Amino acid sequence: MASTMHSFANGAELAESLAARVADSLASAVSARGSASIAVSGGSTPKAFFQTLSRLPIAWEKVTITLVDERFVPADNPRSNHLLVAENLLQNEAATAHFMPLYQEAKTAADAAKIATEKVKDIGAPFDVVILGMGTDGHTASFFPGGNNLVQALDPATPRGVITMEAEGAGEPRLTFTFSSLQDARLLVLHIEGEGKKTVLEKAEEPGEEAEMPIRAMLRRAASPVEIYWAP
Ligand SMILES: O=C1O[C@H](COP(=O)(O)O)[C@@H](O)[C@H](O)[C@H]1O
Repeated sequence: MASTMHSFANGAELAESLAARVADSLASAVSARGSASIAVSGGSTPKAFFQTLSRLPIAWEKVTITLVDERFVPADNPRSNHLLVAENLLQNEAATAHFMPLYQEAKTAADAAKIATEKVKDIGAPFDVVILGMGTDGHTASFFPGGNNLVQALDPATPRGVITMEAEGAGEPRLTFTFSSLQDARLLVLHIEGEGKKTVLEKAEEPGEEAEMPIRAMLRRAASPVEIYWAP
């Protein structure tokens, strides 16, 4: 499916525009179906977007927020994506939203993935909104180059749900929604910032193996068009 590039002068303008679009999608979902679902990314990029979105007045009590991926660490760990969302998105107007964590207290990441899959089964089929990020290695969600479960994660036949991922560039073991869970979101966004990531995106748009740059799976095979939001 084709992608569309939305470029902005700076991160603040991007955050305003993306937050308005996402709030509109969530509000439409609530009007149409009585509830809305959104899966967001972690990392360093989405902070300003989260803060802006958190201030927009929609029926947040009818919105479920989850993560596209998470480290296998509890929510008080500074590297937790849950912590980032709690501090920046589950605030202000959005404080009444429901949050569905991927991390679960379990002996292993594999056990946590099973529990998370069961808990998220009633949301996101499809998600109303998915916000992807991208690392400079071309990973998105926790689809890491060289990841031990990458083939399974990207296989469109792998069912919706959460699986584990371990990879050299990933640090802790990860929990990630599968490709099939994310690719058909009613609004599918790739949010990236910086000249470096634009160069990575341009490379990802060239021919090459998906396994080298897993973002290619989304750019090439997602059922929904990828709306790319970029600022320098
Ligand atoms: O590991 C992760 O990194 C990517 C990109 O993060 P950024 O710091 O370069 O913005 C992120 O999309 C993903 O959710 C996160 O777990």
